[in-house]
Amino acid sequence: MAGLFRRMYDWLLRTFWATEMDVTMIGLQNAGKTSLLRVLSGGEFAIDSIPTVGFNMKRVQRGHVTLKCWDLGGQPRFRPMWERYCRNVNAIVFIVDIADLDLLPVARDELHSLMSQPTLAGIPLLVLGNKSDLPDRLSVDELIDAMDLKNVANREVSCYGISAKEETNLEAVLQWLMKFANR
Ligand SMILES: Nc1nc2c(ncn2[C@@H]2O[C@H](COP(=O)(O)OP(=O)(O)OP(=O)(O)O)[C@@H](O)[C@H]2O)c(=O)[nH]1
Ligand SMILES: [Mg+2]
Repeated sequence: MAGLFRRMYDWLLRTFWATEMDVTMIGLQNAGKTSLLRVLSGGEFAIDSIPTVGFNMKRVQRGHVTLKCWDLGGQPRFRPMWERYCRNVNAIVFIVDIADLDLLPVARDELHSLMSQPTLAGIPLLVLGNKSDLPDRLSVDELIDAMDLKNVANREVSCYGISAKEETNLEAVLQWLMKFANR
């Protein structure tokens, strides 16, 4: 009976209080953006994920909120288009491979260069350290230092460790994003 009321309540929310929000997912190639979006939208994790050419968009439905997620290619040739896809979104998600220590300085510089764009001032930023299932990866505190997040100004910033592969901490990601649905 409780389940039936829950479904009716969700249906009423979706019908009369539907909210759509835009989220852009960026980060260097191989960080796991497409893998994360695939599992968030109910798909299976794939070990042989193909690099994204340009962008990919998927909707993730949570109760009355639809998250319209833009997943951008992370190879150098696609990075110049990140700024355009981040304008006017509700939140930016920057994904980092926390087991690839060599690429961290590049990820940090790309993030800071993007965050200094006047067009993106004030947009909330969620930095995700992905691949927490792998050995020899950074902790969240080490990632905050490596990405110099204390120097990202004028916006709300959070940082979580996740694993798209093991679906670790994904609920916290959605809860954080949904706080910005109506802003
Ligand atoms: N171990 C592990 N591997 C992961 C995880 N997430 C993604 N991968 C692997 O990392 C590789 C790259 O994943 P993608 O999702 O294609 O990366 P991407 O950030 O979309 O890459 P681009 O589209 O080129 O920017 C694939 O081989 C994935 O299987 C994870 O949480 N753990
Ligand atoms: Mg991709």
